[in-house]
Amino acid sequence: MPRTVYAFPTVNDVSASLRDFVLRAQDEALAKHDRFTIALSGGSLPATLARGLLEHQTAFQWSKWHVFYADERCVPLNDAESNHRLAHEAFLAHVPIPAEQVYTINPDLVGQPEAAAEDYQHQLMQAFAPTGDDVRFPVFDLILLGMGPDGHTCSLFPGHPLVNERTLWVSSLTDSPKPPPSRITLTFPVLNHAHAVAFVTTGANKQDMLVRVLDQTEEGLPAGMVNPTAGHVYWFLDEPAAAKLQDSLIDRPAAL
Ligand SMILES: O=C1O[C@H](COP(=O)(O)O)[C@@H](O)[C@H](O)[C@H]1O
Repeated sequence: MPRTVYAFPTVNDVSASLRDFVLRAQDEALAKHDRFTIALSGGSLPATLARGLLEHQTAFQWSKWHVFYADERCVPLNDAESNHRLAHEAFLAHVPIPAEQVYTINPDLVGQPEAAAEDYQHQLMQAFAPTGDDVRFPVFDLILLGMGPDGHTCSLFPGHPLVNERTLWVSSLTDSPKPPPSRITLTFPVLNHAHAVAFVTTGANKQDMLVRVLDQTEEGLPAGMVNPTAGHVYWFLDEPAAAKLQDSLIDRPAAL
């Protein structure tokens, strides 16, 4: 699996490079199939992404974007814990992506996580296999992920049975170690069928886990289990996050 690790002095530099990277991913996708499918995480990602995107909004073909969530908390869409609310406030509200191309958790099902996951999988199927094509797993143009200090990504937590899901596109859990407990999440087969996955990881509290994940000797760390079979994994780090990594692990951003 090809992997590229970039480390930038500050979060602002991460935002600027991420913007160029997303623009390139958008252009490559539009050259292939006239739409850009992207999945977003919550946590710190939307703010880091928005800072770059909103500065150069006109470069993007927003009408072609189809935005999904890599994971979502089972809460109302306007709840402070909602990943959609974070992304909406950070940048979706400020760009002209057609509302029907932003795929949210069904707000009527937030009290029933399993049904919410099933419904979200159905939304994905309609977007990726609209004519009932035999699509085993969707192929996202780009999935943007975060990583928690415990090595979780999406809502896939170390030691949780969901890390072993091999069939479903979207799963639910009601025992997330990080609140809120009820969530839905894309599964590893979906992450690992993506054309490109980029982790955006900033802050000194991620240093130790980054060493463990990027070293690739330890099994069972969800962030380290993202290995797209025909895709590429990128890491966008700031210096505080990258501080304990060996220099040899870090690639030159000029390659972007
Ligand atoms: O709970 C979650 O946490 C992860 C990591 O968040 P971060 O704030 O440490 O970047 C996030 O990627 C995920 O979407 C979210 O639900």
